[in-house]
Amino acid sequence: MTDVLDLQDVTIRRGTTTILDGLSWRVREGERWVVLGRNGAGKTTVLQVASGRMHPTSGTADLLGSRLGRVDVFELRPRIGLASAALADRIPGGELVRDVVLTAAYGVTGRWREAYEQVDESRAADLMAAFGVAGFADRYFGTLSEGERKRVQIARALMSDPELLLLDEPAAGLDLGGREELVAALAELAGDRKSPALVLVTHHVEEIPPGFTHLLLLAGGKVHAAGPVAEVLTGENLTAAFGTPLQVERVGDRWTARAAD
Ligand SMILES: Nc1ncnc2c1ncn2[C@@H]1O[C@H](COP(=O)(O)OP(=O)(O)OP(=O)(O)O)[C@@H](O)[C@H]1O
Repeated sequence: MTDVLDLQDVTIRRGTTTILDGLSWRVREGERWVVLGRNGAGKTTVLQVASGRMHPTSGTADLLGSRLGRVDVFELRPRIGLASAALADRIPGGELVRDVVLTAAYGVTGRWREAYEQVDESRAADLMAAFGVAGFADRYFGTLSEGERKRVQIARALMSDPELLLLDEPAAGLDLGGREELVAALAELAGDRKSPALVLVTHHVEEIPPGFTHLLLLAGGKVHAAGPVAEVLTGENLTAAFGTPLQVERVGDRWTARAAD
């Protein structure tokens, strides 16, 4: 298996603050990673590096076999899908849902004069169907509920057929039904061998979809633990990484965590 992502000793500093501190992490083809850590642990920053949007202050970041700093990031970015609240804010509310998904093939938002190929139209339709938003194709993005918008964003992030898909807290703000629908859609994506390598940032172990294989646990900009989910997701590791006594339990193919007794 080849490396999709290889971060070696990555440090990111802003002024006197060290945001990532000598972080090393490898993601291989076919792997499905969850990234967990308390507020400020560095999760979003890791995704910024992994998507080619932030360069390490020191250390190396190889994305899809190309070293950040030596490659044209504008060629790299379409090969890496990213869905995050910050990107969602840039999607105009007055854009039709079908165009929100379709325009990702061209790396833009806002349909203007692009000539869309039939193949793109049908890929967008397939992705909207897979994420249960086909019925909203002719609605304005701004009229969708939070959960519907999240699913449209994931369809958009997959539109360019990326080799790596990064999802930053896709379940944030969803109600229980919306969360469960999203977890099911992500489990299906994880189980499909044609899917890209996946990285999912979340705050809640309950949101880990079945089929996710690995866990990166961050604390203070460092890797606290990384490896297969069942090995890393322990009460001991969570307690140390979150700085509060926690216990974790596996329930079927899902997880749950709470304060330790
Ligand atoms: N430009 C900056 N200058 C100084 N500190 C920064 C800067 N950008 C981010 N940070 C700090 O770096 C730390 C990591 O931020 P990051 O957003 O990666 O954390 P996170 O794990 O995603 O947090 P959360 O769970 O709250 O979303 C935070 O403490 C944040 O305040």
